Amino acid sequence: MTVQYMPGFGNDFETESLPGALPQGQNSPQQPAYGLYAEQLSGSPFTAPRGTNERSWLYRIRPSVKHTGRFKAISFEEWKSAPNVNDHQLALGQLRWDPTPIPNRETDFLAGVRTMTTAGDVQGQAGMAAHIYAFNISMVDEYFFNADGELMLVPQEGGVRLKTEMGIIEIEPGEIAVMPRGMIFQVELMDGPARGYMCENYGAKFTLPDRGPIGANCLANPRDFKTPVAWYEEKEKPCRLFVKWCGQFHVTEIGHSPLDVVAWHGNYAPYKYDLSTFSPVGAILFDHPDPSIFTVLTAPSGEEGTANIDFVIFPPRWMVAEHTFRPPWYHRNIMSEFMGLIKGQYDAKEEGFLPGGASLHNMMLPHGPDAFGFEKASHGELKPVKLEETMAFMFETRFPQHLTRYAAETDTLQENYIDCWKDLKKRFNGTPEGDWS
Ligand SMILES: O=C(O)Cc1cc(O)ccc1O
Ligand SMILES: [Fe+2]
Repeated sequence: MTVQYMPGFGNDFETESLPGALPQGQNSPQQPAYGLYAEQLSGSPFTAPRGTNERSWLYRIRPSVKHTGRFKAISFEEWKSAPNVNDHQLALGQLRWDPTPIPNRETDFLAGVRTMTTAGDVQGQAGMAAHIYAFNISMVDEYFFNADGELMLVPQEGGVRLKTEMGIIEIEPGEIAVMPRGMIFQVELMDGPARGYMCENYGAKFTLPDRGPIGANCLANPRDFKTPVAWYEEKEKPCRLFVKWCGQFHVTEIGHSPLDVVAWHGNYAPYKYDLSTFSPVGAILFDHPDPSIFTVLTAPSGEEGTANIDFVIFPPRWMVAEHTFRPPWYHRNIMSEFMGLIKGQYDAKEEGFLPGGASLHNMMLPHGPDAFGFEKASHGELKPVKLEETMAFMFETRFPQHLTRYAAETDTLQENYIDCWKDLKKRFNGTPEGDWS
């Protein structure tokens, strides 16, 4: 199966998988071609300003009302939604986890989602959840949509194929995909078990950050975002559609596949992005800038510069700053920082932060380089150095992130994470030179 994409971020796309299936000149003909039903999918209120107005027109074998029957409540134990506070006994702290193991039992994507943190409130459409997924079988006759927010998948191990209403997306580690709120999809494995991270955004959609004085280029460029061409399956057999709605899961039995969109047009659609196409801009003389320079996508809140979520990456790059402590500084942050590692090493934590692992530095909790990293960077020769073969990321939110019971009690939680700062010694000795020995 070769998948095809259309380039551009938030474009008004049009695509058809049968010739003439897409009406021209109008949205809702009396009798659409091929006997298709016309249906609008709204991703914003009808009256949202043009810049944020999102909707697509879908031409499908059956209207979506035929893809739902009576719903039955079900549960996916480890997939939690905000508010989910006081769910555990663990005291406040800087936290880090080893990689989540791939399950031994047969587990599909939906069963393989483990929520690590939740923030904000799903009912108020603000905040997010940070999840880790790990699964070993494909969804076959099972489909899913999330009414609670868009889902950003960040694979760490194993590729995944996302069969959606609007086309097929394949992503490998190093790429990400975003499934809009309400999009019906199914997750297949491509090459063995899969593990990755997932950000569930309850708030306004991810968009490209403004570049300010950087100008019209660099960071994430719009043309590197890819939206799939129309694709459909005509499958007449018992299928199940799972729905997440206000934190609860429901299932409905249907007699066919809901992935039956033959043609569509509009600007509300899933997309993928290859993180290696991000063009980082950084310090070319001295000092370590704020990590916001590496924002790939931002989900705004109502308050300017105060994101519901920033998706930030730490990609391969040259370090050239002179007379500078080059890794991240020690800091405390009003935003809360959930981090993951896709591959390699992270410059603030050379040991203990592993690909597939995670860390959480919550609102106002101090953190920064471990003692080893500090020692190395405060004494290293400051010649140009390339950080290679690395890709870390951060889901940073204005809201405090509440730990789930799973995250607090799982075996992968590192008991001794804070010991990474234990050997930071006092260097103040009353002389201007300090004790840099
Ligand atoms: O804490 C972290 O490792 C993430 C981070 C990186 C950086 O370069 C500056 C600030 C920051 O929070
Ligand atoms: Fe930080």
